[in-house]
Amino acid sequence: MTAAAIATHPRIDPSLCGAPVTVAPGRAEVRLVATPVMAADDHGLCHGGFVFGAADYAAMLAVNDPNVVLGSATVKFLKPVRVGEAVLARATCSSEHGRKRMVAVEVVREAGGEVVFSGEFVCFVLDRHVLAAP
Ligand SMILES: CC(C)(COP(=O)(O)OP(=O)(O)OC[C@H]1O[C@@H](n2cnc3c(N)ncnc32)[C@H](O)[C@@H]1OP(=O)(O)O)[C@@H](O)C(=O)NCCC(=O)NCCSC(=O)Cc1ccccc1
Repeated sequence: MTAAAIATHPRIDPSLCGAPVTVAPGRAEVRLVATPVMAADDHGLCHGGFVFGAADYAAMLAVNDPNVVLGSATVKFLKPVRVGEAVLARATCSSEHGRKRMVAVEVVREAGGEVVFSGEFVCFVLDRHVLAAP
């Protein structure tokens, strides 16, 4: 289903962070199903960290480098996500300065397309893995 080989996050758990739908140069889409383990309360509100995780994963896939890391993010949680819903995180690289990659991410409900989250992710492409010995 994806158009480009995935070069990052080989051990990520798609049941927690979402599964890639599309990976193409400079953009990616990840689909997350909000499952009961993600519930924050008895109302079935999905914890925002999981929505953020899917958005982060989409941003990383848009950069798609084995040495990419997230530096910072500015995000808005615009609407609640309920357990049982599926959402799509769509990431697009907007600009590049040295090691920095700015990535815009929108998360929408799969049913209806309502925007539930938006964010700007600042990613860094390092010369070697962040955990590699200096
Ligand atoms: C690399 C960096 C983010 C920054 O490097 P440094 O040497 O400290 O930075 P440097 O001094 O070169 O400044 C350059 C420019 O950048 C600015 N600036 C500085 N910091 C930040 C910032 N945080 N955010 C935004 N901007 C920042 C600074 O002001 C300067 O701006 P200027 O150009 O003057 O306008 C470092 O802090 C780090 O490694 N953090 C941990 C990352 C991590 O663990 N992430 C989570 C886990 S990774 C994961 O999940 C993915 C994965 C999966 C699988 C496998 C692998 C990965």
